[in-house]
Amino acid sequence: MLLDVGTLFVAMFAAFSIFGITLALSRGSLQDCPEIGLLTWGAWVMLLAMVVSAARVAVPEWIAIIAGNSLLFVGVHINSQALYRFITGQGPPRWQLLLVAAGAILIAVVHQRPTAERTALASGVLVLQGMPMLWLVLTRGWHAEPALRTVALAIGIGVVGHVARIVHVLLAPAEYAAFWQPSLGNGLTYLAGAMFPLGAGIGFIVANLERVAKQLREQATYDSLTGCVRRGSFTAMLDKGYGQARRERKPLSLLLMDLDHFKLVNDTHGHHAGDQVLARFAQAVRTRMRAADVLGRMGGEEFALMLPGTDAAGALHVAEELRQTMASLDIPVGAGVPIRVTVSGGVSSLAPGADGDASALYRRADEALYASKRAGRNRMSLARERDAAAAAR
Ligand SMILES: Nc1nc2c(ncn2[C@@H]2O[C@H](COP(=O)(O)OP(=O)(O)OP(=O)(O)O)[C@@H](O)[C@H]2O)c(=O)[nH]1
Repeated sequence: MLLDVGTLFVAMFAAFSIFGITLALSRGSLQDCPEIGLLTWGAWVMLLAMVVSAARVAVPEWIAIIAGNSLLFVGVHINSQALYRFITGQGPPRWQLLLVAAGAILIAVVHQRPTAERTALASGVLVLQGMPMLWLVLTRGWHAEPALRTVALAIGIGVVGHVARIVHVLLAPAEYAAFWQPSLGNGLTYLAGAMFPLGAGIGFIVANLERVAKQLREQATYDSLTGCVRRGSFTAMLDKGYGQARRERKPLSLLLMDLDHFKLVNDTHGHHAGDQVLARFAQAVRTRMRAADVLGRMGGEEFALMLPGTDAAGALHVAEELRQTMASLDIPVGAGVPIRVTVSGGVSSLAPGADGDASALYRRADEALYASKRAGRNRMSLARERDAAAAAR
């Protein structure tokens, strides 16, 4: 069976046109994805390459040959730019641009040679362009965004198609005597070309959307200043942790912490210094945390630390260590003398087999925190006598 080159060329043109129009329509709303902008340009240049190549019926053939192939190399290079920027944050190595220039010059040099030779040369350049892209996705993109795998698949099909075309050109040059001639190699490469927007194009767009969705999830979950879990997510995690601890009859503790006289830090050293203190505090707490512990920022300068598997005595011990760490921590703020900020806290615990719910646990920790504040700050208190008794035991 021979695939009809003319029909596949029209299919490829139609696929790139619809793809390019879709990308152009969504340009305005996808401004957070600059690589999709590059992909759009890549699609338009590829389309132009097809138009120029097909224009050989109307314009001198040498123009169609040189301009069509050169534009094709440039289009692939723009797609490569998009892929490299998305995966590595930087453009492709400089030699890839030299490859585009060398390919265009070579095509110009051989434009009067038989079509078979030009076909092999063009496919060779495209293989050299496609291989690094394929390698990049396989080595660095595969586990990043799963949709990049269809990008690898589409590029892989393209590379295999062009390699097959080169081999076939060498074996049967008579089948490549004219641009539109049906042949195994031409059929395979135009089929791969028609599938390119489907596999590589859509795969790349979905990978961009996957990344944006992940960033939005992270923004919704984590506080950007301190890296702590936001209040809403923390409350949900506490509910979950509490339910699990009750079911498994394991202890769980909650430590609420509030920086002392924090307003004074802002008023004396400025809001930026206050921000630095908050970030430094969160960092200090994190160095003391276990893997299962969760640190949340409940608002302003109030933080909550959930300690699964830790009883009241253990939690009070952690709290006291954190208090001491803060009391002796010099925090550089601007060019001035480093400052020290103390912290007060309240601990409440779920003893194995005890009743109640997560909001009661929170309320008791909050009461203990305000007991610490009332007692003069820079101290940690256990909630209610019942917890204190448990800790003593
Ligand atoms: N720099 C900075 N300040 C914040 C942020 N969120 C809240 N604040 C400030 O934190 C201060 C909290 O002040 P207060 O609630 O009076 O508490 P405090 O001064 O620490 O006093 P005590 O808690 O009683 O020791 C306010 O001035 C808020 O504007 C933030 O993200 N960055």
